[in-house]
Amino acid sequence: MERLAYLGPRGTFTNEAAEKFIKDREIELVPYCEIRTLVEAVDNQQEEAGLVPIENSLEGSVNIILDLLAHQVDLKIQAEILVPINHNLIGHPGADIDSIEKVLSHRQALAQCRNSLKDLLGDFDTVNADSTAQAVNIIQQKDSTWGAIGSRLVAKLHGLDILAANIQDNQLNRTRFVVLSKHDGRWVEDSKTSLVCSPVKNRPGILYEILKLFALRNINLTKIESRPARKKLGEYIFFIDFEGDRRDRKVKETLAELDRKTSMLKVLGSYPQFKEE
Ligand SMILES: O=C(O)C(=O)C[C@]1(C(=O)O)C=C[C@@H](O)C=C1
Repeated sequence: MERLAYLGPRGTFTNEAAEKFIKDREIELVPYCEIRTLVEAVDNQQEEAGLVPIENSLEGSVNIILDLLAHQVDLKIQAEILVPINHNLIGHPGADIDSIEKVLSHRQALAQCRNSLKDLLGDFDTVNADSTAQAVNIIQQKDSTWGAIGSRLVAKLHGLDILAANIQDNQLNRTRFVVLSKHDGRWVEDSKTSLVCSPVKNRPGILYEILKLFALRNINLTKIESRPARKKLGEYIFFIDFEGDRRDRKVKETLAELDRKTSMLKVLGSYPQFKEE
C-alpha cells in the first residue's frame, strides 16, 4: 500500500487510527473531509484504500458506513484497528468553562459525551461538524462562548486550551476503525469475517436457521446487527461478524449453505482480528 485515505483533517481520531495502522511503514496519509466522498473514492479506485470509523462502544455502529457497504459500494474490509477515544472540551486560550454556550463536534463525539457535558455545562446548544478536527478548526474563527470536542492532539495543533479532559461518558470508550479496499486482508490464523445478508423470506425460524449454520460448526459470532433493508417497513438486512476466514473449509461450507437461505449475501471481507498490545 502506498497511500491511505482517512477521515481528516489532521488531528481526527481517524488520523490517530491511521497512524496506529501504518506504524513505521512509508504510507502517505491522505485526508478527506467527508466519509461518503472517501468511500466512493476507494470504490472507484481513485484511492487504493481508506480508513473509516465503523463502530463505537457507547454509540454503536456508524450507520452511513454500514449502508454504503450493503447497498452502494463493492469494497472489502482489509484490516481493523481499535482505538481508545478520550474526548476533551476545547476552548479559546484562557476561556472560562462557565462561558461556553455552544458545543461543536462530530455527531458521534457529541453523543459519546452527552451526560458529562450536561453535568459540566447545564444548558447549552450543540452544533454538528464533519469531524472533531473540523469542529476545532471552526471554533478558532468564533468567540469564546464556543467550545468543541476533540483530542488532546488537535487542541495542541490549533493552540487552543483544554477546558475539561476525558469527558466521554464511559472511560472504556473505544472506536473500531476499518481499512476498506477492493481486496480482502491477508490470511492469518485468527482472522475474522464480516458479511451482510438478507433472509430469503420472512418466515418463522429463518434467523434461527441462519444462526444455527454457525453454531453447528462451532463458529463464534462476534457481532450481529440489523438495519432496514430500505424496501418495505419491517424488512431487514443482517450484518454478521464471526471468527474465521472465508478461505477456511468450514467457513466456505457455512457460506455455501447461507447462500441458499438468503436472497442477498455479500461477504464484506476476511481480515486479521485486532489485538490490543
Ligand atoms: O471526528 C473524528 O475525529 C473522527 O475520526 C470520527 C469519529 C467517528 O465517526 O466515530 C471517530 C472516533 C470517535 O468515535 C468520534 C468521531
